[in-house]
Amino acid sequence: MSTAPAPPADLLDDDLGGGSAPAPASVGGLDAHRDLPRVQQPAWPDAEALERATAELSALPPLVFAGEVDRLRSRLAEAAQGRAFVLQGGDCAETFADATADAIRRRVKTVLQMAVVLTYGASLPVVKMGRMAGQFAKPRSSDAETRDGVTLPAYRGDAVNGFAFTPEARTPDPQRLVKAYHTAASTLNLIRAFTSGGFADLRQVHEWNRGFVANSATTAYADLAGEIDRAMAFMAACGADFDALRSTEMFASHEALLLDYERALTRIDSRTRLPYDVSAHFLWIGERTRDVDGAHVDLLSRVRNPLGVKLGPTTTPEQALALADRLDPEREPGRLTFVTRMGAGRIRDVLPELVRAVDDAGRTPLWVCDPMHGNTFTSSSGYKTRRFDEVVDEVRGFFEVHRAAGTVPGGLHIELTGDDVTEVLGGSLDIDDAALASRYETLCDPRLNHQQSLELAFLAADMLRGR
Ligand SMILES: O=C[C@H](O)[C@H](O)COP(=O)(O)O
Ligand SMILES: C=C(OP(=O)(O)O)C(=O)O
Ligand SMILES: [Mn+2]
Repeated sequence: MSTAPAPPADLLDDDLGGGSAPAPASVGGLDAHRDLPRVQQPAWPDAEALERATAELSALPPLVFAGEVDRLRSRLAEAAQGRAFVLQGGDCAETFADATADAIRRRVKTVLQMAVVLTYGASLPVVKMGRMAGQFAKPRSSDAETRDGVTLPAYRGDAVNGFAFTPEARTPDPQRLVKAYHTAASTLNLIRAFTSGGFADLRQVHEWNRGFVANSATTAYADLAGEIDRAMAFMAACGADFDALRSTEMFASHEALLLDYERALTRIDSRTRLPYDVSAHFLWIGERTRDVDGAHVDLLSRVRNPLGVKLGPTTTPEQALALADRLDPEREPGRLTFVTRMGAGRIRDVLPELVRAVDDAGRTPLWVCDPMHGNTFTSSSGYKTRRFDEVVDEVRGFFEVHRAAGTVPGGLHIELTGDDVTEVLGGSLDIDDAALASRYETLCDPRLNHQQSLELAFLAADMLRGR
C-alpha cells in the first residue's frame, strides 16, 4: 500500500487548478447583458471581424489565475476593515507604444515608492494595484471629435482605434482587442518579474525615496523621510529579515468597459466551477456605465472578481445602495469597492450623505478616493489638466469625511506615470500653464508625473498618520 500523502483535495480535480474553460453562453446568464443597454461601446464597422476577434480571445489562456483573484478579494476585505490600505495607480489610457520595459519599470517603481511611504504613514500593509496590463479602453464624453472642420470618431483607447486623426486610424478595429490581450500579457509578465525578482526589494525602494527627497525642490518631506530612515535602521538593528522583503505583490486592474472583450475573457474556474473575468484581478465599472439596469452592471455582477464602481458627484444614496445590492447581494467581504470621484469642491458636501446611507444600510464596502476625475478642466492654453493642490485637497476631504462618519478611508486611485511629463499643474516644481506644452503626452486624461506622485504619497502619509 502506498504511504504517499493524499494529494490535496483541489488537486484531485481532473483539471489541476489554474485551468479555465471558456464559459458557454448557457452559464449563469453570462450573455444576458447582450439584451440590455450597452453604452460606450465602439461602433465596430464589421460584425464578422468582431466575431473572429472574440473567438480568438476566447481560446487564449487566462491572464490571471482565479486563486490570485480570491487572494486579492481577501486583501481588499482587510482594507475595508481598516487593516490595510489600497494604492491603485497607472495611466488614464495605457498605449501599445508605451508598453516598453523602461516605461513599465518606471511606473512600477513609482507605485512601489508611493506604497512604501503610505505603508509607513498608515502603519498598515499597502495593497498595490496597477491601472496596468489592460487599461486600453476609454469611455468618452462625445462619440466624435472635430478638428479644422473635419469630424472623426473619438479615440476610445488603443484596444479600439488609433489616436492619429485620420479616418483609417479612428475606425474601430477588432483585431486591436487581440493586441490589447497580448500587450496586457507581456506587461503583466514584466510586472510579475519586477515584483518577484528583487526589483521591489524594500531596501532599494527606500534608497530611491531617499534620492527623491534629497533632490526635491522642497524640504517639506524631509521630516517624514527621516522617520522612515530611522524605522529602517531600527528594523535592521532588530535583525529584521530584509531578504523576505525582496518581493512583493502587485495586482492588475482596469475599467471593464468593452463588453465583448470582458465576456471573451470570462471563464469557468476549474476549482470552483464559477465564472471569473480572467482579464485582470480587479475590474471597475466607470461613472458613465454604472446604470444599475445596464449591461456593464449585469455582466460584472456575474463574475467572482472583486469589483469597483466609480461614484461621481451626482450619485444618489439610492443608486449607491442599488449598486451594492446588485453587485454584492451576499455582502461578501472585499467584493465591492466604491471609488468616489467627487471633485475637491464637492467632496465635503456630497460624500457624507452617501457614506451615511451606505453605513446605515449595514454595508461595509471598501471606500477608495479617486481625486483625479472630479478635478479636470481645460487650461487657458487648451490642455485638459488638473491642479495638484485640488487633487491633494480632495484626498484631504476624503479623510475628513470618513473620519467624521466613523467609516474607513481605505485607499487611493491615481492616474500617474513614472515619467517627467507636464500634464498636471503645480506640485513643488510648480508646473504652470505655459509649461504644460513641454511634455504633455497623455492620450486621454492628465497624469501626475513621477515627482508629483511621490509628493502626493508623502502628503497622504501625513494624513493617514492622523487616522
Ligand atoms: O478617463 C476618463 C474618461 O475617459 C475621460 O475623462 C473622458 O474624457 P473626455 O471628456 O475627453 O471624453
Ligand atoms: C474613465 C475614468 O473615470 P470615471 O469613470 O470616474 O470618469 C477613468 O478612471 O479613467
Ligand atoms: Mn481618466
